[in-house]
Amino acid sequence: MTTISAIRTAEIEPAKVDAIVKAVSISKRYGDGTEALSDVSIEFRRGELTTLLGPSGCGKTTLLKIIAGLLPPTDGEVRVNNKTVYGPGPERAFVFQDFALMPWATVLRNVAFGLELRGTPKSEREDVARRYIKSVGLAGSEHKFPSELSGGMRQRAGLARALTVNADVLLMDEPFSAIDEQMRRKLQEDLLELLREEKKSVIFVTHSIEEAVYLSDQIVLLTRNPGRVVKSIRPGFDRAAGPDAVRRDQRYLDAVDDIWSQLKQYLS
Ligand SMILES: Nc1ncnc2c1ncn2[C@@H]1O[C@H](COP(=O)(O)OP(=O)(O)OP(=O)(O)O)[C@@H](O)[C@H]1O
Repeated sequence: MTTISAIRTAEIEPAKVDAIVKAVSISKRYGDGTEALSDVSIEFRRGELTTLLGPSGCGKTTLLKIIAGLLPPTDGEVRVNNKTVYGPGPERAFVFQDFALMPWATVLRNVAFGLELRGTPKSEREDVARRYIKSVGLAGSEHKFPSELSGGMRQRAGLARALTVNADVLLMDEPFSAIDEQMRRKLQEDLLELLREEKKSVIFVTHSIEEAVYLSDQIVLLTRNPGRVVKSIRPGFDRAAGPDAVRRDQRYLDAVDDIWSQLKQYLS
């Protein structure tokens, strides 16, 4: 027979967290002595969007590059699916702030590039690329060059390229920072829909508190000199009500206020 105390214990026992990426006691000191990160530990859950948020210089990009395997930590380690990271890997894809599209290649070639690097045959990689070009709303632009695209379209191409390699983890460094507000909101909706469909795990960097609260399952607040974790927040509201209702939801507004009051003390 189940006793009340047994039920209580079961209720308060923390659910087992399925972390796809773990940053374990990461410190990073650059060659000039700058201490960018100090003892940073974060668990990034599978299928969730986690945002790194904090003032300029708190080490957000440094941490993203360490998770990507583009930069070694000075101390600590990153584990992806419980395996220590020693460099870039197929389960992680980086979406750069400046889109990093090759200016001399068409949208189709750019989007298919990750698969080209892996040696996937041309017709196969172009089929996959066309599918993702369509899913990010760029159908018809396959043969355009990056210079012929708007900022929002370039960002969509960058996202399509990251999706094409079928990585489980998308690392996105301020992907929507150079885009006007209307396009930013559209891309946020597109990203949430893609996450629902493709079941990706996303590690996202932004300067926008509103964007972080709107998009995230988890928000990790960092401070600088050296970069450290201040707090981790899970806003936990239901997005099913739609974007306008969410932005009026008291829990959304409270989370924005809470984060702002935490961060402003580190801005002076
Ligand atoms: N290659 C480098 N060599 C030396 N110091 C560096 C290097 N890259 C970054 N830093 C320093 O490390 C710290 C963290 O930088 P990082 O770019 O990771 O911060 P950030 O939070 O992403 O900043 P921002 O929000 O402005 O993009 C800063 O003090 C920065 O000047």
